[in-house]
Amino acid sequence: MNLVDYPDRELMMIALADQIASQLRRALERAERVTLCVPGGTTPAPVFELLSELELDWGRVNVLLNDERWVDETSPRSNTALLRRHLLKGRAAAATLVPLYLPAPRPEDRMAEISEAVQEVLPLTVVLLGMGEDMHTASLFPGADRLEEALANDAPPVLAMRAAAAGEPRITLSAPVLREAMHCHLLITGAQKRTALERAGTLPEIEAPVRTVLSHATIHWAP
Ligand SMILES: O=C(O)[C@H](O)[C@@H](O)[C@H](O)[C@H](O)COP(=O)(O)O
Repeated sequence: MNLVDYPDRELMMIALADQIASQLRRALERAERVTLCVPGGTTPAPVFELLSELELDWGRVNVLLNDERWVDETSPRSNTALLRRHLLKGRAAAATLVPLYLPAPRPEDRMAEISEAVQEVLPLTVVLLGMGEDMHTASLFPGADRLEEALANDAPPVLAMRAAAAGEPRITLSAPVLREAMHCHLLITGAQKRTALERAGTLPEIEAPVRTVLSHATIHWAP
């Protein structure tokens, strides 16, 4: 595992935002557009805040989530709303959001449109991922209804996903899309997630889905 330990969270967030920005800048020297893919959840807001102020040709950057809860933006559970609050502002307001949620009762109702839009911005240039203590990443939850399909090499890029631990239905990028990113970062904090990460290294992907990116990712950890 390529694991970087930081003495504290603040330092980690600064180092990570700098790395992501320089990877995007380098990719923009060779490509007209690049894609940054980011998690929701409670951990990444400080990285988003820092990134939103960094110098970058944001007008050529597509931004999409790793996964979204099937709720509209007025919900406190909306990852899209989190992105709008913390990332898509300041300099980064010029970036283009590729939505993973469109109004409809179920993710399946809008899957064709969402998948088509996601396909257009692949491969991911930089993916930042989070991890739950149950070793899920994106919405690849242990025990989720379509986990096996989402982990397969021939998985569709985007899938609807339901799991007891997930709350509402989810929509998620699949494992091959995450693994094929040019640069992959996994951001984790605290002792419990560190223990879960170490455990994930010993388990099959179906029990510890985060394992699917462990050999590709730079893992950033702070207490
Ligand atoms: O929508 C989500 O919940 C995320 O994209 C998810 O995969 C997240 O990264 C982990 O659950 C960690 O979440 P925390 O940072 O809140 O622990």
